[in-house]
Amino acid sequence: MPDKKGTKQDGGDESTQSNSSERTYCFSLATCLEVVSKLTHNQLNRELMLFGMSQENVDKLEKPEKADLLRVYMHDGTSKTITQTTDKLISLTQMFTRSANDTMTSVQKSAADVQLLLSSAQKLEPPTLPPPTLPEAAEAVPRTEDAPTGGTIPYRSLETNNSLARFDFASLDSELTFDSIFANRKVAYFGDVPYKYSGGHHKAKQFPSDSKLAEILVVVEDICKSNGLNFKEFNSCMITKYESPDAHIPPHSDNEASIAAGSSILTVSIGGTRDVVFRRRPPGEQQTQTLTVKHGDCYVMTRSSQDFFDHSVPRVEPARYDSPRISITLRKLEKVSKPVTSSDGVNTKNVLILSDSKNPSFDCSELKAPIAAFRDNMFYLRDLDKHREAIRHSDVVLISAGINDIKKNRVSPRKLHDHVRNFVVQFPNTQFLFEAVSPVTMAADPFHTLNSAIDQFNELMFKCSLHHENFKLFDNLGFSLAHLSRDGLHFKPNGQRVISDCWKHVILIKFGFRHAPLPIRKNFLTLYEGKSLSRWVRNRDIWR
Ligand SMILES: O=C(O)CCC(=O)C(=O)O
Ligand SMILES: [Fe+2]
Repeated sequence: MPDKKGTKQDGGDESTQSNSSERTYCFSLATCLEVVSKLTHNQLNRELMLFGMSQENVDKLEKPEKADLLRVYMHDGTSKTITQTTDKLISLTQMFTRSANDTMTSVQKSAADVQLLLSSAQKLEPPTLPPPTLPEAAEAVPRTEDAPTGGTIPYRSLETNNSLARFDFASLDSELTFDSIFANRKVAYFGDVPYKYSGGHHKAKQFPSDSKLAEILVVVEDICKSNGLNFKEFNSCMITKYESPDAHIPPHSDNEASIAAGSSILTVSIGGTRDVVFRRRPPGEQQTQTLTVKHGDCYVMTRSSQDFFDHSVPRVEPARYDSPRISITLRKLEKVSKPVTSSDGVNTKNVLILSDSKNPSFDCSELKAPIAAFRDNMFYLRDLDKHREAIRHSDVVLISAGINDIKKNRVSPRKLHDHVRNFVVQFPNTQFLFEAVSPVTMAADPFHTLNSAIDQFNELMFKCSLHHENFKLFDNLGFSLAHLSRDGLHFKPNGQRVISDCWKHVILIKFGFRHAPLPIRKNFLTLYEGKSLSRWVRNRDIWR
C-alpha cells in the first residue's frame, strides 16, 4: 500500500516489506483497494492512523466508513505521487528546453562568428604586390638598339616579310562602314565583346568573314606565328581611318581594365605613312619616341606598357602628308566588360572636351587618374550631335565653342541656346561645363554687332545654368587678357596655355579636387540684380 510518502513500486502479490515506521508496499493501486475491503476492523484502524488520524477519531468511525476513508487517503497519495512525478517531468523538460536553447544560442553564435570570419576574409586586402617597375615593361617589350638611355621602347615592330604589301587602302576602305564617332578620325569595330574606353563605346559586332579585312587577318596570323605572338588571343578588332593630314588620335593609353592583363595590342597599317609617337608618362619631351609606320607595317604594344607610356598619331603638315591611312588594332578583351578603370582600380571619371580650334594642343594626359580626359574638335555647337555617343559615355563634358556659330553662321543666340539646352536635358547624368563665349576686341567688331550677340548668348546660357543642375557656365579668364590674343579672336601659344590651365582648373573643381568657385565674370551676376538673383543664388549652388 502506498505510504504517506507515496512511494510505489509494482511488484508480486503479497510480498510485503515492513518496517516499524516506514513501510513500502509493492502492489498496484487496484490491488491495494481490493485488499482494503478485506481488512479487519483493527487493520483498518492501524492503516488509518498511519495516515495521521488520531485513535480517537478512528474509533468513532464504522468499518465501511474506515475503508472508504482509507481509499480516499490512498487516492490522495497516488495523485500526490502523480503530481510530484509530473512536476519532476515538467522541471526536467524545462531543464532540457533550457539546455536545448543554450545549445541553439551557441550554435547561432558560432554561425554568426563563421559569417563574420567569412566577410572579413572577403574584405581582406589582397597581398600587396610591389609596384610595377619599368624593368617589368622592359621584359614584356624587348629593348631595341635605338632605345633612349635608361628607357625602354613600348612597342615592337614586327617582321612582316612584306606579306601585307599586296593589300591596298582603297579596296579595304570601300568595304568598311565607319561609325563617325570622332570628328578627327573614323572608327569601325568588330568583336565578340563590347569595347568601352574614355570617350567611346562600341557594341559587340560580328566580324565580316568574307572580306578583305578577313584576308588581311589571315596574313597577320602568319606574321604573329613567325614573331612568337598568339594570334588566337585577339577577340576584338578596331579599325581607324585617318583620311586627311588633320586626322589624328590624341595622346592616350590603351589601359582600359577590359583589356586582358598580360595581353598584346597589335596594329596593322594600311595606306599612307604616319608617325606613331610614344611618350613616357608623365610626359617629358626628351622621352618621346617616334615610330614611322608605312603601308603593310605591323607593330605591337603590351598591355602592361600602357601604364608607363601613352601614344598618339599626330596631325601631319600637309606638305608631309601622302595619302589616307587605315589602322587595324587587335586586342584581347575580357569577356565581361568592366567599367573603365584606371590601372590602380579606381573608377575612372571620363571627361570629354569638345572645343573649336582655340586650343588644339590641349594635353589631356596632364589630367591624371582617376580623371581620363579626351579632347575632340567641335568647330560648331551645331555639331554636338556628332558627339552624341561620346557625350553619353562621359561623366563631364567641357564645351568650348559657339563663336563660329554666331560669327560665321549667324545663328541667333536664342536658337543656339535652345540647341545646347536640348543636350543638357537629354543627358541628365552628364555634367556640362560650358565656357562662356569670349567677347572679341573692338577692332574685330567695330559695330558691336558680334559682341552684342555674344552677350545675349552668354546671358541665356547663364540662365540655363540656373535652371539645370547638370549645366554650369564658367568664364575662361584668359580671354580677357588681350596680350594673349593674336587678333582678338585667336590665341598665341601662351594664351592657349592659359586657356588649358583654366579648363584643367574647372575640371578639378567639378570633381572636388580643387575647392574654389567656378570662375565667372561679375557682370553675369549683376544681370540678375535684386530679388531674383539672390533667390537663385540662395537656392541653387551656381558655383559648382
Ligand atoms: O592608328 C594607330 O596606329 C593607333 C591607333 C590607336 O592608338 C588606338 O586605336 O588606340
Ligand atoms: Fe591606342
